[in-house]
Amino acid sequence: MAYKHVRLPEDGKKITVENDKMHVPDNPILGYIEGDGIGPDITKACMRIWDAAVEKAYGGDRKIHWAELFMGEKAAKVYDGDYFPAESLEAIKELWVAIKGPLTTPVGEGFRSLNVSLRQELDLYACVRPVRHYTGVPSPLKDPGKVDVVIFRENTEDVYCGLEYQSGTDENKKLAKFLKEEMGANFFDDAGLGIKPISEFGSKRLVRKAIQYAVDNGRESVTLVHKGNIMKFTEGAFRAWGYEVAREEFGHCTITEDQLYSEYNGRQPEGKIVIKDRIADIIFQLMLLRPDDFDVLATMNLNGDYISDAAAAEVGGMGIAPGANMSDNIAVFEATHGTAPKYADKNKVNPGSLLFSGVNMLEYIGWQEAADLISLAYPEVLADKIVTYDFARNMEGATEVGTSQFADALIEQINGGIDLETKRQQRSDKLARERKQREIRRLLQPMEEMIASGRTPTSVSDVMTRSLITVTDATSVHDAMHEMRKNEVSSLVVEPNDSGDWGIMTRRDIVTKIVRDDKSPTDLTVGQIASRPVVTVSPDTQLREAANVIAEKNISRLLVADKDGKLLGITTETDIFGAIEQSGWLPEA
Ligand SMILES: NC(=O)C1=CN([C@@H]2O[C@H](COP(=O)(O)OP(=O)(O)OC[C@H]3O[C@@H](n4cnc5c(N)ncnc54)[C@H](OP(=O)(O)O)[C@@H]3O)[C@@H](O)[C@H]2O)C=CC1
Ligand SMILES: O=C(O)CCC(=O)C(=O)O
Ligand SMILES: [Mg+2]
Repeated sequence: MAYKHVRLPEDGKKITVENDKMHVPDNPILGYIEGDGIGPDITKACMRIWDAAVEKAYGGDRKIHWAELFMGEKAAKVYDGDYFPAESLEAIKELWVAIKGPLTTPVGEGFRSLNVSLRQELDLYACVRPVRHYTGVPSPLKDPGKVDVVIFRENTEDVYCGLEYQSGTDENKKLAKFLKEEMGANFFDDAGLGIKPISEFGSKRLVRKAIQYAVDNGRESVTLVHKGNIMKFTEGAFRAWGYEVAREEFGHCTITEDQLYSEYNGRQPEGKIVIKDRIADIIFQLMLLRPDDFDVLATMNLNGDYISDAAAAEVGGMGIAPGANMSDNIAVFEATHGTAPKYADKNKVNPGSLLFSGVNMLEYIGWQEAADLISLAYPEVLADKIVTYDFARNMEGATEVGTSQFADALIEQINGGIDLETKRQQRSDKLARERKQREIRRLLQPMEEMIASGRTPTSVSDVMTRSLITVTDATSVHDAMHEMRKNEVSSLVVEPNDSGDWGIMTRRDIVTKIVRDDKSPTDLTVGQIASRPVVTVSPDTQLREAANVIAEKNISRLLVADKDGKLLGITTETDIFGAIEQSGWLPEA
C-alpha cells in the first residue's frame, strides 16, 4: 500500500501469516509508535536495548528494521490534526507486529481513548499482561518472588465499548424512558447511563486464548475473575462460558478446582491445568496474601485494567509492567502505564514496562535468545543498584540514573556475556520447587488451603478427612480405643467384612455397648460392636444434601466413596460445622 507518511525500511522484509502461522524473516520490519508524554524517552532507550540484545544473540544474522507509525500527539502534527490516522492502522495490519508507547486520553470530556480505539479497530481482543518479579526490584511484598502471573484481559467489550449516555442529553433521556417505562427499571432521573455488553463469543475467545497460553507454557492454573454474584448475566455469564470452553475444548488437559480435590485429593495430575474462579474483589486481597495461588488470570475489561495496575505494584510498580494487545494474528505490544506527563522529556522514568513488552515481542516472534539475554541481564544491573528514580526511592544505597543511562548499563551487561543456560536452569528449578510446595500444602491441609484461598466449601469432598484410620473386625476394642486416643479421633473406620460392607466404630459405641453393659474392652472385638452398613455418599454430594442425610438417619458421620466403591474419606457433623463456621454459608439464591 502507498502510505503518506509511513516509510517501510527497504532492507527489511515483512512478516507473513499463512493459515494462522506466522513466518518471521531474519530482517523483519516491525512497527513502532513513540506515544505521548514519556513515550519518546522510553521508546528511544528501549530500541537501543532490543537492538543490542538481537545483535549479541545472533551476531548480526538477525536484525529488526523499525518502521515508525504515528498515533496521538505526534500523529496530530504529522497528519494535520488527525490523532488516529487510518494509515497507521493499515500499516499495523500489513506488518502484523508493532510496539507502542502510551497515548493520552482526556478525562470526562474530549476524544475517546486512542488506546481503546486501536484495540477495537484491529479487534485486538486479548490484553496480555505478564506480572513477575525480577530479583533486586524493590517491592512492598515480603516474598515478591512468588508473583508470576499472566493477566488475560478482554479488550473490546464491557463498559469500555463506548455505550455511554451523558446525563441531560436527548439520547440519555430516550434510553432512560425506555428502561423505566418498558423495562420497569428504577434509578435517579439525572443518572449518566452506561451499558456493559459481555458476549459469549467475546468471553469464550478470551478464555480460550488464556487456556491455550497456559497449555503452551506449562502453567498450573487459569483463574476466571468475575463479579458474577452481583452482575449475574454479564460477569456471571463470563464465568459460566469460561468453564464451558475449558470443558468442551480443553477437557483433555484441564480439570476444575473441585475435581482437583474430589477426584485427585489435591494432587495435580501431570499435564492437567486447573480451572478455577474467584470473585473480583477478593482477588485483590488474595493476589497480595497468596500470590502463588495464581498463574494465569482471565477476566473482563474493567477488572483486568484494575488488576493489572494493582498486580504491577507487587513487583515494582508501573515502571515495570509490560503488556500486549493481541488478536489471533496481529499483536501490538505496549506498556501497562500511561503517559506520566509530569515526567515527559525529562529522561527520568523507568523504561522497564516498555522494555519487557519488547522482550515479550521478541518471544512472540520466536527470538527467545535475545529475549532471555535482556531478562537475564536485567537483574545484574539491579544487583549493582543502578536504577531509575522509582526504584531508587525504595532502595537503600541506590545509584539513581536517568532513562538512557539505565539503558547504557543494561546494554553493557548484555554485551558482557550472560551464562544463559545456567540461569535458565536456575529459574526452571525454582518454579518446579515452588510447584511442589503448593502441592504439599494442598495435600496436607486441604481445608485450610481452601478457606485461605478464597473458596467456599460446597461439597463433601471439600470438608472430608482424607487420612483414614482403619481397623479390622478382629481388632480388640481395647486396642481400637488406644488408636482413637492416640490419633485424637472420635471414630474408626472398620475394614469391609465378608459381605464387603465397611463399618464404623465410634466413642458412642464404646459408651453404649461396652460401658453401659458392663463389658470388658479386652474381651470384645471391633466386629462385635461396630455399626454396619455405613451410609456412604459420593464426594460431590453437596453439603446441604449431606446435612439432610445426617438429619434423616440420625447419624453423625458419612463415609465418602467414589463410584467404584473406593473409600476416599469420612465426613462428620464437626467437619461441616467447622467449614461453615470458618467460611460463612451462602444459601442458594
Ligand atoms: N495504554 C496507554 O496508552 C495508557 C494511557 N494512559 C493515559 O496516560 C495518561 C496519564 O495517566 P495516569 O493515570 O497519570 O497514569 P500513568 O501510568 O501515566 O502514571 C501514573 C504514575 O505511575 C508512575 N509511572 C508511570 N509510568 C512510569 C514509568 N515508566 N516509570 C516509573 N513510574 C511510572 C508514576 O508514578 P509517580 O508519580 O509515583 O512517580 C506516574 O505518575 C492519561 O491520559 C491516561 O488516559 C493510561 C494508562 C494506559
Ligand atoms: O486508554 C487509556 O487512556 C487508558 C487505558 C488503560 O488504562 C489501560 O489500557 O490499561
Ligand atoms: Mg490501565
